[in-house]
Amino acid sequence: MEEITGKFNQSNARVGIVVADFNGAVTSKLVTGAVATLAKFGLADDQVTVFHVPGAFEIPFAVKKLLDKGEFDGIMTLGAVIKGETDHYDLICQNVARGIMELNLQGKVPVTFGILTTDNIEQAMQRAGLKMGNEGASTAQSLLEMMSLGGQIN
Ligand SMILES: Nc1c(NC[C@H](O)[C@H](O)[C@H](O)CO)[nH]c(=O)[nH]c1=O
Ligand SMILES: CC(=O)[C@@H](O)COP(=O)(O)O
Repeated sequence: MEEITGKFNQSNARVGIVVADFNGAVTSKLVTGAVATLAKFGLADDQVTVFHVPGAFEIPFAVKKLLDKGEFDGIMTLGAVIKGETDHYDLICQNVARGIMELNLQGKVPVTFGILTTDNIEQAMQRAGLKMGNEGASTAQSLLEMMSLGGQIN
C-alpha cells in the first residue's frame, strides 16, 4: 500500500471521477468500488469528486474540462457500453477510447480508463463487483499507481 501512495503527497491529492449514467445500474457499482479503493489507500472523501455525464460519449468532454481547470492530480473514467443491434457500440467504444487516450497523452495528469465494453448486461454486472471483480476498483488503483509514478518522475 505504501508503495502505491509513497511517491506523491497523498494527503492533499485530488482525484476526479467522471462517470457515465447510461447503464447506471452498472456504473453506480463501478463508482462504489472506485471510492472504496481510494479510501482504502487513504484518500478522504473530500479529496474525491464525482462528475456525472449522460453517456460514455460525453466522458472525454468532461475530462478535458477538468484537465483545463487543473485542479486534479488524477482523473478516472467509468462507464458501461453494452452492445446493441447496430454499429453504434463500435463508434462509441472506438471514439471514446481514442478521446481519452489523447487526453491522457497531454501528460498533464494521469487519466485512467474504466469503461466496460461488453456484449450484454450480464458481462457488465460481472465486472462491476461480481465474479470478475470491480473495474471501478481496479481503475482507481491504477490511477493511484500512475499518480505515484508521476511523483517519482517529477
Ligand atoms: N448505448 C450506450 C450509450 N449511448 C449514449 C452515448 O454515450 C451518448 O450519451 C449519446 O450518443 C448522446 O451523445 N452510452 C453508454 O455509456 N453506454 C451505452 O451502452
Ligand atoms: C452502445 C449503444 O449505443 C447501444 O446500446 C445502442 O443500441 P442499438 O445499437 O440497438 O441502437
